[in-house]
Amino acid sequence: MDLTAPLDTRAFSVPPFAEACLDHADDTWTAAFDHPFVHALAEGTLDADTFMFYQMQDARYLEAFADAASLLSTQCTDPDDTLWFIDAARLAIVVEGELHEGYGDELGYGPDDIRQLQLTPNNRAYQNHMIERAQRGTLVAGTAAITPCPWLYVELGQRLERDMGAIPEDHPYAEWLAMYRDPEFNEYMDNLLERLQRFADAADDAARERAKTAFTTSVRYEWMFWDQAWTQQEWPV
Ligand SMILES: Cc1ncc(CO)c(N)n1
Repeated sequence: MDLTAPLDTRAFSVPPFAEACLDHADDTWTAAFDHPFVHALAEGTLDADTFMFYQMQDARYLEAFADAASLLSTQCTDPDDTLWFIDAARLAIVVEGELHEGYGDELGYGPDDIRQLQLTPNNRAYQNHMIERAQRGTLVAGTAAITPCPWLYVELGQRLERDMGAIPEDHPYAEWLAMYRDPEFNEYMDNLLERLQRFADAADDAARERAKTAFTTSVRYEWMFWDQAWTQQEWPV
């Protein structure tokens, strides 16, 4: 399984500024598909404790993603954009919450455990980065900071589909794999990347540069998110 190989064709369009963000992230983008956590998850060899660690941290991560999308909704001047970000915030909580609910029952954690969870250093840093960019950055920088989250996972879902084919019925993480190859995300990606382009067009060069940096930083944090689960990261002191 060579998950670093790009897809031949994508099921959503990638406008020039999104392409420029990818170029900026470069090797980091590639590395994020190739973490040992991803391979173990795909092969079904990932142990349940590690998966649970990931899922619980991720539930809290997605709440922060929703916060960042909500903050961005308040910066939009076009009501269609405002609505889209509000929906994105809603989707992060509702749709992915369902995934967590299913695995929570299976693995033995509930909403109280999520609430009381101590965030890992990497998770906390990623959340802070998204919120900070959404709050203090330009619209294009805030949008760029939240883009790797859906993009990397949708693209990973499609690369896994290419390399694995149909999901075996007895695969321990079948639901997770099914979620991110769902074609409904393609429309979401079209909508997100079109907005990223429009906000980039309305910004100046310096703001566009900062947005690319915000994008790459989030890609780094995506790699680090796999890693915090893989190593069950703790605070050193
Ligand atoms: C850390 C992380 N990135 C991206 C996604 C995709 O929604 C997710 N659930 N978690």
